[in-house]
Amino acid sequence: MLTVEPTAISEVKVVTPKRFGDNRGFFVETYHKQRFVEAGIDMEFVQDNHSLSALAGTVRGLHFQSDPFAQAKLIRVVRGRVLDVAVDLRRSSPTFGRHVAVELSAENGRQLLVPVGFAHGFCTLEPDTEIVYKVSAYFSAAHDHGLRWNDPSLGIDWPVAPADAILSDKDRKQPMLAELPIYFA
Ligand SMILES: Cc1cn([C@H]2C[C@H](O)[C@@H](COP(=O)(O)OP(=O)(O)O[C@H]3O[C@@H](C)C(=O)[C@@H](O)[C@H]3O)O2)c(=O)[nH]c1=O
Repeated sequence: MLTVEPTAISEVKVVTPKRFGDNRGFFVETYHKQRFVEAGIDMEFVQDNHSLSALAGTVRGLHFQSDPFAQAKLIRVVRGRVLDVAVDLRRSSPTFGRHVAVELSAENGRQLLVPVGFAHGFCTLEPDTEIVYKVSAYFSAAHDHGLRWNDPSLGIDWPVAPADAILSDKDRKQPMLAELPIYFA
């Protein structure tokens, strides 16, 4: 009923629940706790978020929350397309500073599981793109942090040039990886 594929960073997974198509369209169980647990995805999600980005080339991120509000995220697209990115911030990880980038779309129905210890962000590839995601800890402004989306040391091949990206004021000024304190051992 769902497939789970590891990515280049094995803890980051692509989850694709089965769609049942018929003459009306499709039906899909986008989250089923028992099936996710059986597939090794065992976290409690406590908040659902939904964002709309009006223009293609909108970049949100890279964001993460620190303990005790660190969040795992399960992200999917319900309209449009994004390049979704997770950056490993776990200092003792062999993949610290490395990232995974996956295209998620309303059409492909893929979900990205981003564990605790990663920064997350995305770039919209179409106008009016909406993403919906579950998080495993409540939002806390005091624990909300960012990393500069186009820090050259991350080597992310974003599908938009820096001069054309649509960003929040906050995300324009996020720190570089080298400036971040250790949030995740
Ligand atoms: C994320 C979040 C924001 N807010 C508020 C704060 C602010 O006034 C407004 C917009 O917040 P932001 O600019 O941080 O929204 P946005 O840039 O969409 O933030 C999101 O980006 C992606 C990449 C993520 O991974 C998410 O976890 C989250 O950080 O919404 C909440 O009330 N609850 C929440 O959970």
